[in-house]
Amino acid sequence: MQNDKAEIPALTLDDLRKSYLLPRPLLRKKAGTGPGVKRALAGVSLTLGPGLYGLLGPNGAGKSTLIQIITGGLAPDSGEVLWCGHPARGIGFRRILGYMPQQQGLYDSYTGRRFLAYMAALKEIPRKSVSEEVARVSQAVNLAGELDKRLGAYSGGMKQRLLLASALLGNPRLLILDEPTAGLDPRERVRLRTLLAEMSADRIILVATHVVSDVESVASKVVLLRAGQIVDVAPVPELVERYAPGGGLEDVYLSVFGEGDGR
Ligand SMILES: Nc1ncnc2c1ncn2[C@@H]1O[C@H](COP(=O)(O)OP(=O)(O)OP(=O)(O)O)[C@@H](O)[C@H]1O
Repeated sequence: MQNDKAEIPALTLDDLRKSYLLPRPLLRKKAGTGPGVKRALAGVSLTLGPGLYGLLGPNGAGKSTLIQIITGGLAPDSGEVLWCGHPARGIGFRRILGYMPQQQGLYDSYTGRRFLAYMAALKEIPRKSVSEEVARVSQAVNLAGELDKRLGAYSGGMKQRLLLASALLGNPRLLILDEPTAGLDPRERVRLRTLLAEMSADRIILVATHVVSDVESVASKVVLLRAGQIVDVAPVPELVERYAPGGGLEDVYLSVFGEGDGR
């Protein structure tokens, strides 16, 4: 796989399936169907080009499972993830990928600067570029003045911004963010939305969220996921026209998912 910045980003999900075995062996029957098996993804196929995509779905819809499979933390039972037509694996893909997980334990004794330098080393960013890169990403998330504080003294919102800065290291072509605005105040949310919209011109950004307003005004398209299957993928105005004429994305969400969860 090449890390060729001139190559047009393309992420393909080809019929991804994943079931979890529940810890009750006697109840297990046929894979994916028995009462001891939880089917989390039931054949997800999708191709994305440059742009910002919202991944919306209620609790249990399969968003985290899908993200973990794309980012390589979990293997699918079947199906494949492709980057520009090649299997999305190995160091080549790690350089292309920036991932901000939902939760992450941070070392309280580290400073923000040390944490970012450590993450830069894990991403194999050349040592001579690290301090410039740390300055660039911390500036982008408005954390440049806080880098020498210890993480134990960071607020929840600052930790969230630090994780985002870490995902931006190396200027990745594919950025995957799981609930990125959790803990951010309204001003920081708007700032993050603007930043993501600016960055989406030449890369793929996938934002999994419950917060409809995070993606409503900035997403090129929204992916609606329910019970491990894609219900629809379309720009917000099209979804509104189909599911909630005269309304907004929140009305689409309620119309498609109702009040229940996604299981
Ligand atoms: N390790 C696991 N073992 C068993 N079942 C699991 C496991 N992880 C997820 N599941 C189940 O798989 C389904 C999809 O879960 P997943 O976490 O991917 O959904 P989600 O859309 O991310 O939900 P949320 O919005 O609550 O984070 C759910 O029914 C969940 O209970």
